[in-house]
Amino acid sequence: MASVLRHSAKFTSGISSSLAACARNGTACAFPCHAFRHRNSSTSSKIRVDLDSSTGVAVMTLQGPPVNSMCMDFLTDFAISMEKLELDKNCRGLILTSAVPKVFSAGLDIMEMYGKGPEHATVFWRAVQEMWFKLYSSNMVTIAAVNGSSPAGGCLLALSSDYRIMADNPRYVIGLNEAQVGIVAPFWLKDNMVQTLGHRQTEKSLQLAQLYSAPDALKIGLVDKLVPEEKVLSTATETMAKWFSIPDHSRQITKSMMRKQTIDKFLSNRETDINNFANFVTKDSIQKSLGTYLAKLKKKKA
Ligand SMILES: CCCCCCCCC/C=C/C(=O)SCCNC(=O)CCNC(=O)[C@H](O)C(C)(C)COP(=O)(O)OP(=O)(O)OC[C@H]1O[C@@H](n2cnc3c(N)ncnc32)[C@H](O)[C@@H]1OP(=O)(O)O
Repeated sequence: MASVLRHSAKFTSGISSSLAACARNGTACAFPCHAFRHRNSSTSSKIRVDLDSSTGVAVMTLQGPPVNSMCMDFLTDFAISMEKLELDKNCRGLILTSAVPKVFSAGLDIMEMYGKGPEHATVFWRAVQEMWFKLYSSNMVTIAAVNGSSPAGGCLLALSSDYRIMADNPRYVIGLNEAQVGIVAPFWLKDNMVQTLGHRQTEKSLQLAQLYSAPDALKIGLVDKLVPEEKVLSTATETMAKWFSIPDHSRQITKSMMRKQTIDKFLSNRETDINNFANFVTKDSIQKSLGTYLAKLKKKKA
């Protein structure tokens, strides 16, 4: 873990107190306050964070080509960035987006699950859990600006956010296709999806490992809005202003009330989930499935 921490984002936030009123606990801020714009940026190998402390909005840009897959470095950078933003009183909202063309995130880095022992699986799964937990339980308003395909763990990022805006491109897909990869979505991710889509739709989507085109994702409620690709980020910013019009304290308490049951269940079963994952993913049969899936991904190119 220590070696991973060395890659952590350097995030600085020297914000003048006069702007603090516009931020986390303030409701008086006329958004946006362009005249006093203060920006703080942090960049790590996989993630860039830009916080505009005059508006209270941070943009987290995933920048790990070729497909923003979630390797250990990505997960660690993500968790550290979330922690810093959560503690920053100038930050009220977070927009997640991608700098990689056509891909929001390809989900978990399959190489982190292939050919590795139980010890690695344990550390990796704890980091995956932590990423979901930090985003799902965030006090900030979280908006996913999905500007590319978003299978599996990529869909997890979107599902854990408060609102999802996707580029209106039928070639972009989103969904939980874990079963296709030969693995199984964990219970907390399934619960997260049930809350968004309902039980029946989730059951079909998970069993069939369905990836939905952007228009189909809108139809079933997997995303909230489709806009032309060049407007994804600006729409996310406009949407943020609407969410900011609600007092933070009442919105946060409401959010935590809505998510409490899922979070409590996760927290009481966290270690069991890690053990299950480590046992499951290191089985010969699962390794064989992952190997076949990886080979198919590579073959696509040949
Ligand atoms: C209790 C039990 C609990 C069990 C455990 C439960 C876990 C559940 C939670 C989540 C699980 C997951 O996320 S599992 C991950 C599932 N992810 C996926 O199935 C996505 C697979 N990828 C894709 O579909 C596509 O790559 C896509 C994202 C659309 C982009 O397509 P493109 O044509 O632009 O790019 P490609 O040519 O396909 O890919 C570029 C390169 O990236 C590689 N690549 C692509 N996706 C990758 C990935 N996820 N991990 C590693 N490498 C990947 C390809 O092999 C290529 O490598 P080179 O050929 O070497 O260049």
